[in-house]
Amino acid sequence: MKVGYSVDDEREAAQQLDPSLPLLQDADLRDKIVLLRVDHNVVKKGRVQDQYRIDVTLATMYNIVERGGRPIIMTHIGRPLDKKTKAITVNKDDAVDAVVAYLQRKLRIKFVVPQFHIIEPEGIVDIDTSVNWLIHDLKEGKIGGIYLPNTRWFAGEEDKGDKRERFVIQLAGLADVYVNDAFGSWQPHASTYQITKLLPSYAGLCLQDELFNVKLVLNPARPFVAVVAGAKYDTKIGPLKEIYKKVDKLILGGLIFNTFLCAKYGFKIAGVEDSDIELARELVEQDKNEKKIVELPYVVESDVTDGRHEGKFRTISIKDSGSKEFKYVVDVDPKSFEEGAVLEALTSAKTIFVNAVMGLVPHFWQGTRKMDEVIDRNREAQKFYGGGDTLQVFKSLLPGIYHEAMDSPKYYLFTGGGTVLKVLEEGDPFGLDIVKALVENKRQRA
Ligand SMILES: Nc1ncnc2c1ncn2[C@@H]1O[C@H](COP(=O)(O)OP(=O)(O)OP(=O)(O)O)[C@@H](O)[C@H]1O
Ligand SMILES: O=C(O)[C@H](O)COP(=O)(O)O
Repeated sequence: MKVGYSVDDEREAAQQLDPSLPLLQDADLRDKIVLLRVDHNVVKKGRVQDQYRIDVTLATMYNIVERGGRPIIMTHIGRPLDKKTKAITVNKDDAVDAVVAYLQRKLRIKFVVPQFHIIEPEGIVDIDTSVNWLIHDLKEGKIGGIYLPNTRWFAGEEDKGDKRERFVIQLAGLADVYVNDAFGSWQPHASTYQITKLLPSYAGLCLQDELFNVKLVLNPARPFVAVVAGAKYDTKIGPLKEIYKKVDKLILGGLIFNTFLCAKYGFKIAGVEDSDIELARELVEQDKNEKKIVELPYVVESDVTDGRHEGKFRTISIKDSGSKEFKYVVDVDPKSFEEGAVLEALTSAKTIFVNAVMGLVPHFWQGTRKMDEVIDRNREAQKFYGGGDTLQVFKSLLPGIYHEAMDSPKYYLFTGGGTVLKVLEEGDPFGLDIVKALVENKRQRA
C-alpha cells in the first residue's frame, strides 16, 4: 500500500554540474565537524541590510545538520584590511553578531562566537585553543553551531605567506570537513581557497545553484546587455575588458562610468584617481571601433557626498556640459533611461545582467530605481541580478518587483555580482580559483 508520494522539482533535476566538482551531497558528515564558509557579507553599521545572502545558505546548513554534521560557520564582512598599510581595523560595525542574531531568530538554535585576542593593527594572529571548549559543546549538542569572527579580522586571511599558512593550519585543526558555499567570495583567500589543501572539501548547495546559473549567463540569448556600476572599481575594471567581448551592449554607471568619462573626454571628476583613469583607457580604445558601450547621457553632479542638499546638486548633460571639470558625480539622472539608445538597448535585450548601483546610496537612488523599473518592463528578457549592494538597493527601492523576481523564472538573483563578472572574464565558472581548488581536492582524494 502506498502511504505517501514525493514531489520532484523539475528545475532542480535539470541542474547538472560537471562531475569533477565535489558536492556536499556526497560528503560523509556523520559526527563530523564541518567548517562552512559562507558569504554573509550583508552587514553595514552593525545591521543586516538584506537577509537574502543568509537565507540562500540555510539549505546547506540544514543539510549538514540533518546528515549528522556539526557546523562551524565563517564569513567575511567588509574590507577591514588597508591594502597599502596592511593594517586591519577591527570595528564592531563589521562584526558577525548581527548575522548570528538573525540566524538564531530564524533557526531557533544557539550559536556561539568565540573570542580571540585581537592585536591591532595585525588583527587576530592566533586561534585560541579555548575554542576547543566550544567544539566540545558543539559535539555534545549543547550549542547549535559556532560562528567564527569576521574572517578578515584574522591576520592570515588575506596574507600570502607565513601568516596564511599558520591561520589555515589552525583553521583546519578545528574541523573534519570543509564546505564552501560562498559564491560571492571569489578571491582566493585562506578561508575560501587555501583551506582546501588541508581538509576534504565540497561545494555547498548555494554555490552549486550559482555555478549552474552563471553558465546560463555565459551562453546568453542575444542581444545580451550587461549593466555594470558601483564602487568596487579596482576589482571590476579587469573583468570589464573581457565582458566587453561577450556582450552586445554594455552600460556603465557609478564610479566605473565616472572613470570612463574621464578617460574618454578628458573630464576631471572629484574623487576619480589618475591611476584608475589609466586602467579605463584600454576600454575606451576597445570601444572606438565596436561601439558597444551605450553611454548614459545625463548624470548628477553634487558639491558634497554627505547628502542630497537642495541647491548643491544638478543634472549635467554629458554632450552639452561645456565644462570639463566636475565636483562629485553621484548618480545617473533617471531621464537617461527614458530615451534613445539606452532605452532601446534595455527593451530589446533578450538577456540582461545587472551588477549595478547607479548612484551613491542612500542619498542618490533615483537613477537605480528608474533603471530597475525599465529593465522589469522587458518581460521577454532573462534577467540576472548580482551583487550585495545591487540586491539590497533593488529590494529597498522596488520591494514589489524584487519579491516577484525572487521566484520568477525570468529572474535569477546571484549572491555575488563581482563573482559573475569574474566568471564572465574567465569564460568558465570552473575557472574561478575557489572552484578549481574544490575540483583539485576531489582529484587528490580519488
Ligand atoms: N557615483 C558614485 N559615487 C560613489 N559611490 C557610488 C556611486 N555609484 C554607486 N556607488 C556606491 O557603490 C556601492 C555598490 O557598489 P559595489 O561595487 O559594492 O556593488 P555590489 O552590488 O555590492 O557588487 P559586489 O557584490 O560585486 O561587490 C554602493 O554602496 C553605492 O553607494
Ligand atoms: O559583497 C561582495 O561583493 C562579496 O562579499 C565579496 O566581497 P569582496 O569584493 O570584498 O571580496
